[in-house]
Amino acid sequence: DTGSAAAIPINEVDIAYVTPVTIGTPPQTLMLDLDTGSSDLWVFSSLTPSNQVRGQEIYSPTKSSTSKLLSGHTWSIRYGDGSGSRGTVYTDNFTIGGLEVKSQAVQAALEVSSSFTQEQSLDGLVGLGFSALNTVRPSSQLTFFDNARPNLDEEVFTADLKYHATGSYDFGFIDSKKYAGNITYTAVQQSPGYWTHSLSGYSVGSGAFQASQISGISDTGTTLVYLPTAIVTAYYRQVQGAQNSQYYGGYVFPCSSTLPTFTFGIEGARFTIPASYINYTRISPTSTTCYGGLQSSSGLGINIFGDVALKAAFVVFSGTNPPRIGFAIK
Ligand SMILES: O=C(NC1CCCCC1)N[C@H]1[C@H](O)[C@@H](N2CCCCC2)[C@@H]2OC[C@H]1O2
Repeated sequence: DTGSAAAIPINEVDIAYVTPVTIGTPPQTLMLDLDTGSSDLWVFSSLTPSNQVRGQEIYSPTKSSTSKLLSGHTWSIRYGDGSGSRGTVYTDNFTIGGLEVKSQAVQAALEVSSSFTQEQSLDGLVGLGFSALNTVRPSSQLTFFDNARPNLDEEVFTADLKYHATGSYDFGFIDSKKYAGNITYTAVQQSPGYWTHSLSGYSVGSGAFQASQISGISDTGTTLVYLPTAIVTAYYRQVQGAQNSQYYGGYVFPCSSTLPTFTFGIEGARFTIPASYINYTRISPTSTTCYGGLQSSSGLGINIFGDVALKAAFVVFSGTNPPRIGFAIK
């Protein structure tokens, strides 16, 4: 089997991407954020208090003839940005881009944090991290990818995220029309459950490539790129008027500044993030101060290769044994 579905930016700065999925019988369509940085599949539901729902589509298990309560099971998750949700669990038929998993664990929210309530175009998440991270108790549940894997033509899914445009997620095949040249693969350390791998180094603008093993996670659910302070300061040293603002919680600069590109290495291959991707957003609609798409990871305890980096490449998440991750130019 294979599947292919759109990855649609939810706002004009690509803060997150959503993908249409169907749940239950008859199918209920929700727009979910496919997140390789977590492993819970949760949705706004008929059980979510109405004062926490603001325009989201909801999953109503009672309206699905194929839903089953996973009795006695609960879940609760906290993300790195402080957002979170919790609830109960059903199993139901779940489809992404024509690929169906029967009896997928669908975690129905009983409570969501305010940042989810405020994102009216995001109806929940599909965790595509390793199932070891799943928070359902007393028995943890498998991700959509782990459930689909035995039926996939190839044990892979790919992410083709785009800058200010709709991209795609494919399951079970690698579409050679979506990239150029070769795919460069590198080893994944799947413990504790993220797609953890290393960069082989970086360069700023036309500067020399700095070879250095930088371990981090490729996370489609994180908007920006978070790297060690030494690398980030080297980058913003090239930006007129840039400063690390306590007030805004990161590097800001005059929107009119010229930014350099940022190149990262995967083994021997090189991927360049255009300056426009790093000129992420104005700090407020009328401000002339802009917030960077490259920020420091100090304080996170982990480096994160988020959407700003991933949208510069075609990325293959390979569930083979051992798992690996591949990057190609597009
Ligand atoms: O918390 C992180 N990443 C952290 C960012 C700070 C540095 C550490 C990692 N990712 C979350 C993201 O923010 C959420 N958000 C929802 C609203 C639209 C924007 C996305 C979404 O839900 C879970 C996941 O994706």
